[in-house]
Amino acid sequence: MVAVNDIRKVQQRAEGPATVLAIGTANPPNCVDQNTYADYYFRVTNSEHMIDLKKKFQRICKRTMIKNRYMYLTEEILKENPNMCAYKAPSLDAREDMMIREVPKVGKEAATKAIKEWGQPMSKITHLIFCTTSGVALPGVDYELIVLLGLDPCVKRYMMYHQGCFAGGTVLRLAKDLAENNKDARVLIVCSENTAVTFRGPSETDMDSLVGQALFADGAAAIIIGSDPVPEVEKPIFELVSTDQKLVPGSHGAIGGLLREVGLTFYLNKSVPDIISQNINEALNKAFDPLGISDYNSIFWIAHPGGRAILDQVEQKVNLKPEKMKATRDVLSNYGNMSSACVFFIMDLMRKNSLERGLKTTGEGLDWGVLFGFGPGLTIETVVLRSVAI
Ligand SMILES: CC(=O)CC(=O)SCCNC(=O)CCNC(=O)[C@H](O)C(C)(C)COP(=O)(O)OP(=O)(O)OC[C@H]1O[C@@H](n2cnc3c(N)ncnc32)[C@H](O)[C@@H]1OP(=O)(O)O
Repeated sequence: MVAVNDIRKVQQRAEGPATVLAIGTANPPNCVDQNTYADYYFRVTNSEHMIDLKKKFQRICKRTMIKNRYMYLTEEILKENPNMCAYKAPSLDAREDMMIREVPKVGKEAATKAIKEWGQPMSKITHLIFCTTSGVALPGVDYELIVLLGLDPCVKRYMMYHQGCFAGGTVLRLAKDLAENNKDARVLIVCSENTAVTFRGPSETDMDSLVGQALFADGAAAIIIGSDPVPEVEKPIFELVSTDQKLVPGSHGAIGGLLREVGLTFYLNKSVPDIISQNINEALNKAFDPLGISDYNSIFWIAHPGGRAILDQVEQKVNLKPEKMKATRDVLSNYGNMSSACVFFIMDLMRKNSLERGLKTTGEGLDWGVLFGFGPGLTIETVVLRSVAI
């Protein structure tokens, strides 16, 4: 008689670690210039009379070190939806109608690029993880993506709504568990974020919202994860070595939000960069002690760029050399904070730069690396990566 354990080991479990097999990214076409964004934002929200607040917003925009962001919302769309330009006016129906359409659309663009790079037939995708802060519906934007791409109806779906900015780490953690425990699984992850849920006019009494208006942006990333890559056919990019998630003690109230008739309202405490940096060494030690690594300049870095101050303080706390955060800062500068999608834009940039610079691995020539997600909770997601020889 066949033992259950044999079925698990021989028929059900994969041999090797979960591996990133392809990456694709996409943004809506509308690019906004951070230099002139304050003028645009105060004009389009009919707030030009708030002269001091506009000056403050200009200072914040400048300090973000963001150059460009992409946003589905154009001046035309906003003019047709004046309640979205007020500080708080009922507008959830209009916002949701846009996002249910746009979130899977940009997600499809990213997924199509990832599937093309992967080079395998779509019928080999066994699982779909879709992650977004917006576009809540039944059966869900994951269902919409299945229809748009023409994926097999037997694909097993995992829909992650309202996770926030740490979720780039969460989806990798889930995909690793799925890929390593289901032989031949090929997991398509799509993170698609859209600021139509949080855009609103300024208020003198809500600085958290004002900071968010200077940081958040739209973008989608798609990744394909699987264990035991088919030799000569599938080309590994990074291996997922270990994952961890932690709720930072005492951080309740630092980042959070509520979905209201006025859209997603949120709070961002000024202490966020402090809290994250004070907890970063513990997360690193827990992840890298088992590997005997204690020099965090000897690994490559992918950190969710929640804001410039978070990166500055982490860099300072770990004594990182400035080049460690270069890919992370480049993505912040060229795209803004795209929530869960950001870490995959960084991963994509890193492997492309490594190839272009003739380095020996996908991780800037180094073997081991870390990927951090930071977000509401405060939650820290830590993923240990191993690069692949180029
Ligand atoms: C949504 C998710 O799920 C997860 C996320 O990623 S959430 C986003 C997480 N990001 C953050 O929390 C932002 C972190 N902060 C930053 O990156 C920086 O503070 C910043 C770019 C916003 C500003 O840069 P800075 O170096 O602090 O500039 P600084 O000159 O001190 O501040 C500019 C102004 O913004 C104000 N300010 C800065 N951070 C603020 C905050 N969190 N709340 C309210 N006001 C803030 C300052 O008081 C200052 O006002 P004045 O000019 O009137 O004095």
